[in-house]
Amino acid sequence: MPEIRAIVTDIEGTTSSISFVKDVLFPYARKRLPAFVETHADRPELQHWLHEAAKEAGYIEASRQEVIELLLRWIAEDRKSTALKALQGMIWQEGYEAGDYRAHVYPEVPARLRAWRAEGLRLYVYSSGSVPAQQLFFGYSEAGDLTPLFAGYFDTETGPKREQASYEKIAAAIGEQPAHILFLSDIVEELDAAQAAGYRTGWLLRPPQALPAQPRHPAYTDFDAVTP
Ligand SMILES: CSCCC(=O)C(=O)COP(=O)(O)O
Ligand SMILES: [Mg+2]
Repeated sequence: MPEIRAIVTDIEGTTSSISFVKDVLFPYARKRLPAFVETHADRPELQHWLHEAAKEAGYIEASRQEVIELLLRWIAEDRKSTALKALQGMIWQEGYEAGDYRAHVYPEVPARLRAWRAEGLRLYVYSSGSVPAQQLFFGYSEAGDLTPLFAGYFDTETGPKREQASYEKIAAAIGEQPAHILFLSDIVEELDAAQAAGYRTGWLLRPPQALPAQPRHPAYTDFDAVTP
């Protein structure tokens, strides 16, 4: 078995609870999005992502209010839109900086990440959340600033998480053969795509989920059980 030299991890459901994202972050963005768009309408970055969202929806011409309503629908649907994720990240920044919340990480995760770093493994994040949102997430985690542990971050600007090509691009970007990379996720379709690209895979099934008798990927209840 080729040695593992790098680990790429998902966030929601893997390092951190689904509940924190769905019950804290998403409602925060939903509540503040209309006022945020109005208040920051002159920011070029905001204008860019509003335009990208409208384009993704196939709108030829749309008012600001129509795009706001579109984005609120997408939050409710948990749509993994790159534009929505970029805008959510901009809103979440205010919440992190105001101390309204800190990002959840499962209790064993920080020490296990540190142990893997001490063993010489390079650590990366691949999440549907935008790269700035990922950096905020680990920068303002319940366990403090975990960003020094990570060598890089990838989001859906690299490609969708259920497509093999995205994992091929990440392997090329980090300069490692896929066989030497372990991808950790809670979503089996993401693991299938990483495996098709030649990665080793680890399926996080956090309690109360049960480990299947014959899982499609090596399955673990937590990071301490993962043996790269
Ligand atoms: C980066 S924090 C917010 C996470 C998020 O918006 C999301 O959709 C989570 O997706 P993941 O790919 O980490 O399961
Ligand atoms: Mg996930």
